[in-house]
Amino acid sequence: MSRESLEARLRQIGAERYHDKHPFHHLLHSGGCTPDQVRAWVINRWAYQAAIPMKDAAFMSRCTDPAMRREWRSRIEDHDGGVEEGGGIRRWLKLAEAVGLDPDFVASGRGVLPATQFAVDAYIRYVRDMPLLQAVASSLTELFAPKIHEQRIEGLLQHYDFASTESLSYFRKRLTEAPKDVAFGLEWVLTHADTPEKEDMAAEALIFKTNVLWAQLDALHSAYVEPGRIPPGAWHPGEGLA
Ligand SMILES: O=C(O)c1cc(C(=O)O)c2c(n1)C(=O)C(=O)c1cc(C(=O)O)[nH]c1-2
Repeated sequence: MSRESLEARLRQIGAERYHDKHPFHHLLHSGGCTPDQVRAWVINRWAYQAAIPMKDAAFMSRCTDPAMRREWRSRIEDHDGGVEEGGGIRRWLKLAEAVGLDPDFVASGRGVLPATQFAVDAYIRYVRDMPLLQAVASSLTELFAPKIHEQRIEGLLQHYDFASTESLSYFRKRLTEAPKDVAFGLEWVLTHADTPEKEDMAAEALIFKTNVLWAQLDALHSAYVEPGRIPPGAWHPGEGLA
């Protein structure tokens, strides 16, 4: 398979399986979420945010090539930032505040849905344990993220009072961060997936990752939209407010 056809195969996986197809995504972006459903999303998505730099650190711990580590380390810096200015994690907590949550409550990780925690933990383990090709390929959902971030900025600004340039700064910043990361990751995968078996491995990794994202929105939808069955220990409306 040529590089072009492998890239097309990976993009097709996104077209069919990325979480922009999930009903919760449409509900959120079209203004259909109640304030508590938005809060539930912010609390649960925190678990993903918190896991990303940990999985990138797990990835880097496996890289023997300093050039690869040099490329990868900006991902951790993007999320953790410096002491003064912070990074994506701090910007996420701005969003938490804007929707009326106590940022310390959100940062504590309390109330996260069990399925969400399982999914993000699985992502960290996958990147730590699987062949490097699959660890890199699993990050390629970011090929599809800028589109969803643009839709989110536009949809939230249009429909919700809490949305502002400041509260949505997380997503705006990702519009420039993600393409830089994914350009490197895609090039690396297209170069290193040089046998049919490795092409299949890359595709499987991307499917695994779309499942990590999909499972999180399924859990959210089931707990807070339909049928509204909140698992034991998960966040209940009214908790963790500022
Ligand atoms: O809002 C989203 O839908 C979304 C999706 C993804 C993704 O595709 O995994 C990421 C992000 N956001 C994101 O903000 C982010 O920093 C990020 C890092 C990664 C990764 O796998 O390394 N994915 C994503």
